[in-house]
Amino acid sequence: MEAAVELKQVVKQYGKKRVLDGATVSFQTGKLTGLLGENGAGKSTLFKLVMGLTQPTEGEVRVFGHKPSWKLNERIAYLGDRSRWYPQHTIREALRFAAAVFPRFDEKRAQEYIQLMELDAEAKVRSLSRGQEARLQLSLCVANRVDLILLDEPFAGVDLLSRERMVRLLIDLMLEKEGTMIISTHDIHEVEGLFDNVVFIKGGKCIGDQNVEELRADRSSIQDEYRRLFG
Ligand SMILES: Nc1ncnc2c1ncn2[C@@H]1O[C@H](COP(=O)(O)OP(=O)(O)OP(=O)(O)O)[C@@H](O)[C@H]1O
Repeated sequence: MEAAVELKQVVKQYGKKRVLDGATVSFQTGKLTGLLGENGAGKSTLFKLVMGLTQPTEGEVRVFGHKPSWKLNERIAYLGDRSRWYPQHTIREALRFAAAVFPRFDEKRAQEYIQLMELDAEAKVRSLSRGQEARLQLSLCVANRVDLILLDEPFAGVDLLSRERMVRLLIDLMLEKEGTMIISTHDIHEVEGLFDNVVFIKGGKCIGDQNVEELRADRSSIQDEYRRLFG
């Protein structure tokens, strides 16, 4: 099957700094892949390359076989920097707004996710705690009927119970359909059971794509691998 995302010998340089240095990797279609690496390893940069928000200095990025573009982004939902998109709105209004702006946004589904996340639809977005806001952003992102979902650190700054709720939503989502998802996170422990595959970024290179079941069959775990690579 065609890879959802492919990087071939990608170099990404900011000034003199080479963040990615010949990264070659593919992310499989229909799988949930964890993208792991230390602070500043280049995870967000990789997402931005996939979205076409920044260009590779060298090498090739392909998304479903095509060069990243605005047109292609209709097939992708991306949770990036957690900016406050709809501060003056209630959650219900934010959902309506998203439905008007994003062609593949499913408002009914989003309402279900809001309930599942135990959020009050009448609450103002401005008044939400960090964890509640993270739950809202995740609900909004995954309510898009798209082929590829990119979540850049969706659990950052979120408490344990909120994280568990978010993981539950992601598990339901993956059981429901064969979507492709890439999640970067430092909270490996909570999401260990969620990933089909893992890709590690180290020294500007991608290491992986490793199958999590195979890791387990070798009596290893994502955390063990992480320690082995970065420890
Ligand atoms: N627009 C930019 N201009 C200059 N340097 C940048 C830019 N964007 C990112 N960087 C640098 O590139 C490196 C990789 O950043 P990136 O945000 O991709 O890492 P990350 O793996 O997502 O890190 P974290 O886990 O801390 O979020 C960092 O050193 C960062 O300072």
